[in-house]
Amino acid sequence: MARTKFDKQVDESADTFARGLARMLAGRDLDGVRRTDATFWRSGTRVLPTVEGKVRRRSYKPGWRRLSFRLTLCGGLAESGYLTTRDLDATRETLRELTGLWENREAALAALEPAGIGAASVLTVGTATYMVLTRERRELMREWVGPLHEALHQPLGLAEQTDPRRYLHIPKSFSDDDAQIRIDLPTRLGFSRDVVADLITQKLALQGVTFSWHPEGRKPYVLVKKTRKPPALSLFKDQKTRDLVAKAKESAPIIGFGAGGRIVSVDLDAESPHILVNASTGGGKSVILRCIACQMLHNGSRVFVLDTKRISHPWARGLPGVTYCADIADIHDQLIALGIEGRRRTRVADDLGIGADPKDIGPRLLILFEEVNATMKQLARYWEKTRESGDPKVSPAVDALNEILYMGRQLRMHVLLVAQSATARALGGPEVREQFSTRILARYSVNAWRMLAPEVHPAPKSTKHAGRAQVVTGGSATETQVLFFTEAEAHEWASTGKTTTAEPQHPGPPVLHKPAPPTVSPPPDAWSSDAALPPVAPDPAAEPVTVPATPPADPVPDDDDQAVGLRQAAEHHLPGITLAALRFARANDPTFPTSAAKRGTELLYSVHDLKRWARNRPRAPTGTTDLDDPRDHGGPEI
Ligand SMILES: Nc1ncnc2c1ncn2[C@@H]1O[C@H](COP(=O)(O)OP(=O)(O)OP(=O)(O)O)[C@@H](O)[C@H]1O
Repeated sequence: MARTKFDKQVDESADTFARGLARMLAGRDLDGVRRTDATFWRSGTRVLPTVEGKVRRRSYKPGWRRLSFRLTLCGGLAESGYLTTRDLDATRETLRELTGLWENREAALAALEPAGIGAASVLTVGTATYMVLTRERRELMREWVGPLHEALHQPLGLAEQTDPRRYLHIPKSFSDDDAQIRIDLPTRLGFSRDVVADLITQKLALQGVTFSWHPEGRKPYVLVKKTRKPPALSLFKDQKTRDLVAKAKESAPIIGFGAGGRIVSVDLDAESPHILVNASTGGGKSVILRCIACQMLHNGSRVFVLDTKRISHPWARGLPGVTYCADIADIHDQLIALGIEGRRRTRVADDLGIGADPKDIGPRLLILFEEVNATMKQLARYWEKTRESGDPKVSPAVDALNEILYMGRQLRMHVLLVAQSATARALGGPEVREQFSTRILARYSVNAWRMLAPEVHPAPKSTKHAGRAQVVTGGSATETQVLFFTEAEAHEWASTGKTTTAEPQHPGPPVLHKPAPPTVSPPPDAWSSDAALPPVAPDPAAEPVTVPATPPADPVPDDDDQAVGLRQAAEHHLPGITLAALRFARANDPTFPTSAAKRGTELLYSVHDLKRWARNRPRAPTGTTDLDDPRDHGGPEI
């Protein structure tokens, strides 16, 4: 008997149904397309070569897992259907309620509104938390895993749609010393090991790694491990290290040690007169500065610490050869004085001519400029507050800093600038950043690297290893374990050796808020590396410098040039500091000013020196320059 059209349709439907059921039970894609090499028992690692378009994550799952999911889903649906038919009254009631809600939809919506707002808030908070928690993983995928997959899938003979996470097992902290990267390889092994190894090294910006290949078995793979790495810790207290530090040149202090214990240092005379240190908080900025500054002090340099945070370098306070400025007015004055000194040195260098001993210019000066982002803002605000009509808009202190940065290495003036984020804006322009041919980066983001070391591409992955930094100079980056001096070691090392005899008792900037008497530059031969920095005063021959008036530290106008006893200072000039505190400081604080005169047995001190000392103390900010003085804004708002 001939088969009717209907019979054929029934046969086809039965056939389709049977095939669909078989695929469902086998845990395969229901459309029958095999997309990955997953089997019933094993999850897939790659997309099959003929497949086109996006491959969903479920296609990599082993068949048994997909089957269990499908059975659970069907079971759930069947259960709900059964309950609905069994309890017809309840179903009818639910439908009636829904109809009622529809008829009074305005009221229902009003009632639901608070719940909706609550749900939206929970969703927003949840999304934000999720974004924060997965930030590192997303960055890993975007910056490292994705690009490596793009480079590697072809040489390995994998389809482009293959999910990189299936075969690239890269931990979040893959640049750590003990990290291990595993890459699953195709079973056919028809690829060049050299090409694959080269691509992995380049795309992950790895240094000093070795590859161990495991081609055997069903799951071949390669392991990548770091074998040539800097020491895990490098401490000054180790005798060998101490000996190396003692041998280092004044112009090339040791920064740390690289792979194989190689010394990493930067020659300030030959390579880079200024250094930029960029790290997020806790990244070791203070340790780097301490390391460089104490070595230079040991070799006779003078150091100016410009530290609005006040407590970044307690080891340096009171040391001979160190000028510690914590108050913004003093930082401002000091920068201007250093700018003037730079110009003086330029003239001296000019007079000395070619072939002169660079030491004749004067002792090496190192300026530690802490937290540039905050300090630059404070300098600008301070200038805004103090400048008078006719003064230039840009702070002369910022101008002086730029001037120093542009001066040549021959002048022996070096800036060690610290930033949490050394954006061009924070430094006063991209060209200013270019003056730092050496940049030390630690705990940096990919963006920070792109901004500060674009010549080294791709950026090596930052590590959280304490004291680990990348020293970038001359177009290459060297992974370095920064040499660690404790505060006490730095203090001890800085105060021994060829320490400068420079004005230990008067480490502050010159008094610039009044026109200083012109001084004549000393003859060039007056300088030696042991000589102190001269009192810097505006040179009549130099271009005029606009010097702001430092606002009085207390409301009562008084004569800062007079010499007073401690009791009078406590009662009339230093509000908030008791006589006992002053006596204690005189006995214990090495930065306390020296007496200027004597009245009977009583020692007298310059009010200016006392005020300056009070402003720059680590904690009690008596007399500190207040950039938000409420008097300027018509009093505080209550
Ligand atoms: N080279 C190093 N060797 C060993 N430990 C280090 C090293 N550098 C930094 N550390 C550790 O990291 C800590 C933080 O370092 P440091 O105070 O220099 O960071 P920072 O960037 O100045 O922090 P902040 O921004 O909070 O001032 C140190 O107390 C020390 O424990």
